[in-house]
Amino acid sequence: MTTSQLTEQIRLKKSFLCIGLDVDLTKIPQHLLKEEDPIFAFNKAIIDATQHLAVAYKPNLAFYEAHGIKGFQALGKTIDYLNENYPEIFTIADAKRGDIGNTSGMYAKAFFEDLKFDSVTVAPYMGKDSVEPFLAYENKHTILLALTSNAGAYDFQTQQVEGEELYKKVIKTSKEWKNGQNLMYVIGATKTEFLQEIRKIIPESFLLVPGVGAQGGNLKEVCEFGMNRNIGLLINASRAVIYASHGADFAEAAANEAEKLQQEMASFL
Ligand SMILES: O=c1ccn([C@@H]2O[C@H](COP(=O)(O)O)[C@@H](O)[C@H]2O)c(=O)[nH]1
Repeated sequence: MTTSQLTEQIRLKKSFLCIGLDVDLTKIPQHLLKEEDPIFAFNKAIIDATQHLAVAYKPNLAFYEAHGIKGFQALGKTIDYLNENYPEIFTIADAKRGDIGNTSGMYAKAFFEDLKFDSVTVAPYMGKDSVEPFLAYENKHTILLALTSNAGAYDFQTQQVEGEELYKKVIKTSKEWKNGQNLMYVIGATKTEFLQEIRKIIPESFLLVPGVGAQGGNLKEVCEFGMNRNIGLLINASRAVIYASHGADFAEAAANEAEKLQQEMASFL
């Protein structure tokens, strides 16, 4: 999917909501545990109930890898279900990968060719040759961790390196890499005070902004300081949406939470 197709969807749905599919078997309604594939059954119900309110879904790989082969099968079924039934929806593999070039090439092949995700999150720490294999894919997007939502972001990302914060160096350096137009950046919703500075460096790039809901990030401030002329934002909420209810009404409750976020987003468009 191209970024202009993504912006088109955002304008159509009046939403830049990304729903995180972080499935925890201890939190899903207990009746689903009787299903042959409880993770996929949960995801399918959440997707069907919320697809008109969201433009993206983001399964975090940890929640699937934790279940070995069964988890990986559930992930495969989830991405196939999205691609077959809702091809207009942008998909993000939140995998935070990155390794020496030939290994990154295999990660890129796995997420873009085999699983057919539109994008994957990648850590910048190993530098240019670890990221370029992802960037080589046309109309696929590499979402680089820049300034993350967690408290540990201050341990390294905001530290000064040669006169500027490390996260700024990551953004400035990476945008010059070959196929840098395929980059998006992760900026935590808990770090809105940095957004104006970030927009000066990358006015046009899409930002994936996790941290709204359970982590207390501020949606209004993200919109005020992070939005650009093409919207340029995907705001993620995982637990706040998918675990709105632990009962039989879980999908309906998720849709209600998603609608609240969508309505707030619509007010900024
Ligand atoms: O900086 C980051 C990068 C990734 N995440 C991931 O996003 C979701 C957030 O889940 P919530 O339940 O909405 O808090 C989760 O998959 C994280 O691993 C992040 O939170 N911050």
